[in-house]
Amino acid sequence: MREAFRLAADFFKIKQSLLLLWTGVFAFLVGANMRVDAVAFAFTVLSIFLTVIGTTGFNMVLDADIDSKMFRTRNRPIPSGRLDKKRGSLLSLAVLVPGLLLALMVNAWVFVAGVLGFLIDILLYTYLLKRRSPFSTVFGGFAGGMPALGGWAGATGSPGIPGILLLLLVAIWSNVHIWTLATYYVEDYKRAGVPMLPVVKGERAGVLGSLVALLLVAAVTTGIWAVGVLSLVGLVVSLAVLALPVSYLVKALRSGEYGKWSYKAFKTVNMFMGAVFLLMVLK
Ligand code: HEM
Ligand SMILES: CC(C)=CCC/C(C)=C/CC/C(C)=C/COP(=O)(O)OP(=O)(O)O
Repeated sequence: MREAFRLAADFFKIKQSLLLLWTGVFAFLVGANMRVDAVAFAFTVLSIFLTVIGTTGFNMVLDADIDSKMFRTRNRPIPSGRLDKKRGSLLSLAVLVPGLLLALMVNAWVFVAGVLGFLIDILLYTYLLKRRSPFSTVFGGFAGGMPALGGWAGATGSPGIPGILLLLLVAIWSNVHIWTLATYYVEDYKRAGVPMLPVVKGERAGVLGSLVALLLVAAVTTGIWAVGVLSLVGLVVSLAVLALPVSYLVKALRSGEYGKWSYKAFKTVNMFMGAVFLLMVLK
């Protein structure tokens, strides 16, 4: 039984999926302005969880060949032989379809967010761009923003300006998230032939790209404060948290130790994502 759970946690990338869910949960709570319709909340949260893990499962099936070439990913369920592609696809379908049906029961926008999340992640990012473009994550990031849009729409009935800003926040943040990680794992990505930014343009470009994206994240965070979704205290704390990865990336540029400081930035950038949504709810 434990092995089955371990297998599912690995196959569904549980740490990533839980932070994606976190953005959806808190986007709903902020949109509901704490007047939460329990059924809509439950259905929206369950829908986001199921569509996110279902989408992740299909990404795992499609990426099995490159996952077997990277040290970071070669022990994953399919490349390690713990799960075959057919069962992986069926398992992913078995959670994705109920997730989308649940979304439809909340409202059409939650359903649209789920479908767009799946299509952008699987078709645009995984199938079309990841193996071809150093800017794949600029587009793939919008898949990552769909849980936040879906959560907001689950509570309010439509995307709205704040919902779009939350989508943008996560979409832009995704580039820092992956470019810092890909700078750290640049040799691994080279081995698998995945043209991430630092592979194609060098580690320094990976750090510079991450810095530019971080500054855009700060700008969108300020926009979220301007539309009244984040308090001034929340904005100040969010920007203070962002200052940490910025300082790490500046250290990377000064020292030339791109991998070491990029990994530190990666870890703190993940913390920022969790913190900023929590701060919105605390408003
Ligand atoms: C284009 C979009 C994205 C790409 C390409 C991407 C890629 C990755 C990769 C390669 C890892 C390392 C996985 C491993 O080696 O186990 C990772 C981990 C993770 N991702 Fe993403 N991700 C994206 C979007 C997101 C989004 C939107 C979120 C949450 C809102 C997120 C949350 C996480 C978390 C929490 C982890 C685990 C971090 C850790 O191990 O400390 N990711 N992601
Ligand atoms: C609402 C909904 C369905 C949203 C979908 C959200 C979602 C699953 C976003 C993940 C973002 C993404 C493209 C990850 C792929 O990473 P990767 O394959 O490059 O990472 P890896 O190298 O670790 O496999």
